[in-house]
Amino acid sequence: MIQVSVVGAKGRMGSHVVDAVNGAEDMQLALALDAGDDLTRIEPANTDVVVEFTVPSVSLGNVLALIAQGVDIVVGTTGWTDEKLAQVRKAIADGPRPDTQKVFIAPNFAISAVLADYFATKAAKYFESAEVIELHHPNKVDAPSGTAIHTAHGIAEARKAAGLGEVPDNTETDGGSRGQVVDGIHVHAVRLRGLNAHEEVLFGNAGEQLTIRADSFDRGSFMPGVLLAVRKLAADAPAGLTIGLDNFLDL
Ligand SMILES: NC(=O)c1ccc[n+]([C@@H]2O[C@H](COP(=O)([O-])OP(=O)(O)OC[C@H]3O[C@@H](n4cnc5c(N)ncnc54)[C@H](O)[C@@H]3O)[C@@H](O)[C@H]2O)c1
Ligand SMILES: O=C(O)C1=N[C@H](C(=O)O)CCC1
Repeated sequence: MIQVSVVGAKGRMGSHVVDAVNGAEDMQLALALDAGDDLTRIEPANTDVVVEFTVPSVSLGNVLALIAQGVDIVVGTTGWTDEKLAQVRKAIADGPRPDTQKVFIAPNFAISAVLADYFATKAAKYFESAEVIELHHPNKVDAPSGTAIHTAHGIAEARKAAGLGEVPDNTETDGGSRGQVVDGIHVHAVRLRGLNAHEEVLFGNAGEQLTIRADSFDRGSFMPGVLLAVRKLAADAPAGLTIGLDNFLDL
């Protein structure tokens, strides 16, 4: 049995993770903690893998505290920058299990979103123009979504590797309508009651367009990916920091 603790257990995602762990035959829920709870209660004696879904402003602190506790960690919270990721790598190196501890961070656990992201990186070098539109429920605290930032970075990397220049854009007046520019890619965020989590990647050439779209209609769509990550960490995932569920799929 894999002993799993959940941090952010009362949240929209955390409560789904608690239910998913309780429904998994090979897992047992150890601790379900939320804001104000003492994370040092989580330790290797009671927990193999912790799942962390909180808010971007606290997630780094939680992850550093959990690394110090010596447990393996699956993180779904967004808001990760290169600087924050460097702090995680350093904490693992300086922590209690530098050669064996595993930390896994994924901006999106839905298979549709992971594949959309992957297909976008494959398509990127063939198109002159690329833009990302993400659409989410209005309770989301961050914009643009972690997934859209990840997608934009992937497109930008693929464009650079193929020797493509900047996307064409002759805009002279912009009050913000052109979105946030992430690595040279314009990213637009829609917040609308009724939505859950959605992303469209638009690619354009003269006379043609490719649209790649992923829709998560329900938070249950993230759970197979979360459970896959827990199982991989409890088994053969590499030590250190791994980013993205694509690492655990046969792509
Ligand atoms: N990776 C994915 O597939 C995926 C999917 C959906 C959402 N998310 C991300 O997950 C995060 C959580 O989303 P949500 O909709 O569940 O948010 P939410 O606001 O519903 O839940 C956050 C929970 O964290 C708790 N919390 C706050 N501070 C805490 C602390 N210091 N210690 C422990 N718990 C604390 C809150 O009390 C709350 O219960 C967001 O960053 C969101 O973007 C990721
Ligand atoms: O509902 C959210 O919040 C989501 N956050 C992630 C993101 O920012 O990419 C994944 C999709 C849902």
